[in-house]
Amino acid sequence: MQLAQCETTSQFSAPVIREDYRDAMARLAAAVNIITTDGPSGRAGFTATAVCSVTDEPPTLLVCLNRSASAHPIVTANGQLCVNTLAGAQRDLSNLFGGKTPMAERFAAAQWSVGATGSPLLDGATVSFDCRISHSASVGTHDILYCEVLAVYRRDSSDALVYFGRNYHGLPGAV
Ligand SMILES: NC(=O)C1=CN([C@@H]2O[C@H](COP(=O)(O)OP(=O)(O)OC[C@H]3O[C@@H](n4cnc5c(N)ncnc54)[C@H](O)[C@@H]3O)[C@@H](O)[C@H]2O)C=CC1
Ligand SMILES: Cc1cc2nc3c(=O)[nH]c(=O)nc-3n(C[C@H](O)[C@H](O)[C@H](O)COP(=O)(O)O)c2cc1C
Repeated sequence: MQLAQCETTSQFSAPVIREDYRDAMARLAAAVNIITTDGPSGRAGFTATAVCSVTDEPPTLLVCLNRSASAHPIVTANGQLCVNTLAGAQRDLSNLFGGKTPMAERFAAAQWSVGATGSPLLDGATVSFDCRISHSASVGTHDILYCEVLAVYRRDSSDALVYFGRNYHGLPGAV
């Protein structure tokens, strides 16, 4: 029973194994983002749901990036990135940037412009946050990248893409 598992977990009588943690995390609805970078170390991009607002003064968000991802050395060496939040019609891009596809093929599938930092801005994203990485911390397999937001680009009329229960869902309507 799922309820019984919850009670056991709350009593700390058994460690939470990776599979149970992932199953639980799959119950959190999340925005889907394509994180891009460009600079002296090259261009790269990957899909991320682990993105969160930290503070509005200075405007700062965080991105959790697996150190084994091919984008990791490029993002961290460039020291800048853009968080492009996907619209409902962009779910194919999420799979492309979340798989093992070569970088050139990922970027060829969409239209881009250039943001303040030089990072690629995704055409049609609901919002793009152009950032410089102010500092980072390592936890387990991931680096937490704290990113100061230098510029924002909003498209208020677009709908949203939500990842929930290991599936994509469209969230309609302008805000
Ligand atoms: N934070 C991350 O690094 C995330 C990585 N992914 C990657 O995409 C694949 C497909 O994901 P799902 O279809 O959601 O199935 P899944 O069962 O592998 O993951 C379920 C949930 O667990 C969390 N998660 C998965 N892998 C994680 C990781 N290495 N570190 C921290 N949290 C993690 C995420 O919230 C994810 O939505 C995953 O296996 C993983 O490789 C997906 C979501 C978040
Ligand atoms: C829906 C979804 C969400 C993801 N979220 C994250 C994330 O928040 N952080 C992360 O490091 N990887 C995340 N990933 C996995 C990366 O996108 C993936 O590791 C990367 O694109 C693969 O990189 P590589 O094949 O170039 O090494 C996610 C994948 C998907 C499909």
